[in-house]
Amino acid sequence: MEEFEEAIQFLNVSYELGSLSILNNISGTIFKGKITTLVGPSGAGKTTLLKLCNGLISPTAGKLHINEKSILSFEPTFLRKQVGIVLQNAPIIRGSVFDNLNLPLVLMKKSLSVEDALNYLKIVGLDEDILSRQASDLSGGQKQKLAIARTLINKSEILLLDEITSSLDPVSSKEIEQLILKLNKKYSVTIVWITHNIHQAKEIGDFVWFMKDGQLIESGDKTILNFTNNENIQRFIRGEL
Ligand SMILES: Nc1ncnc2c1ncn2[C@@H]1O[C@H](COP(=O)(O)OP(=O)(O)OP(=O)(O)O)[C@@H](O)[C@H]1O
Repeated sequence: MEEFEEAIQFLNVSYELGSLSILNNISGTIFKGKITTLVGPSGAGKTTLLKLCNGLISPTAGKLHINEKSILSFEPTFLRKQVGIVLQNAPIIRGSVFDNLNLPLVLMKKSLSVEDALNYLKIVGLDEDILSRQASDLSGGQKQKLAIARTLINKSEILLLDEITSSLDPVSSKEIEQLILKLNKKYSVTIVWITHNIHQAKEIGDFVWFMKDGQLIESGDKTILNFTNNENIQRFIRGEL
């Protein structure tokens, strides 16, 4: 296989909560500048895996490296900037679109210029004239774009996206897919995203990780979804898992 740089490396990573084993001995590499799609049945541990990558939770065993350095060596606020996360229903604060974009900077006692705010709206494909609108009035797709824009303000090298299209209509969903591709190609953002939509997993991105019962069952080029001999993946694709 072609050689790629490592963005995230899992070395025998497990995550247990009390007596519950949620992730079990995960080893694998997420490559820099690539899009990796996490797929697998509900409860497989996909969200837990993403949360480990920006320090929201920590492995109970094994080692996790970001840019070839132990995740433990990162200062937590720096890590969260470097590795941004957008969840399914991104939290939108009360106030305008500008207030929402400005949030990461307010937390650092700084402020975003209107010019920069408009630029971020443009990057994610939102109209300039929504800047002063109440964020709560936006559509689901617009809210997801806003949440992505807010993460970009931190200039995250790595973006973790958890089922961000699952509650969207097909048109908004397509727009978000295009945005994911654009952020990857134009700004070289490494993207790890979770989707339940098998067509998206086959179409978008470079690599696929298939997870089940807290284990990484198979990983590789996304074409494994078309040519796998793994019975679990075949069943998942047929909608039986
Ligand atoms: N804080 C928690 N307390 C108890 N159980 C948890 C907790 N977090 C996760 N789990 C359990 O761990 C397992 C994996 O959860 P996770 O959300 O990572 O799976 P997932 O693959 O993302 O699922 P889905 O596709 O349904 O979002 C599930 O069985 C879940 O119930």
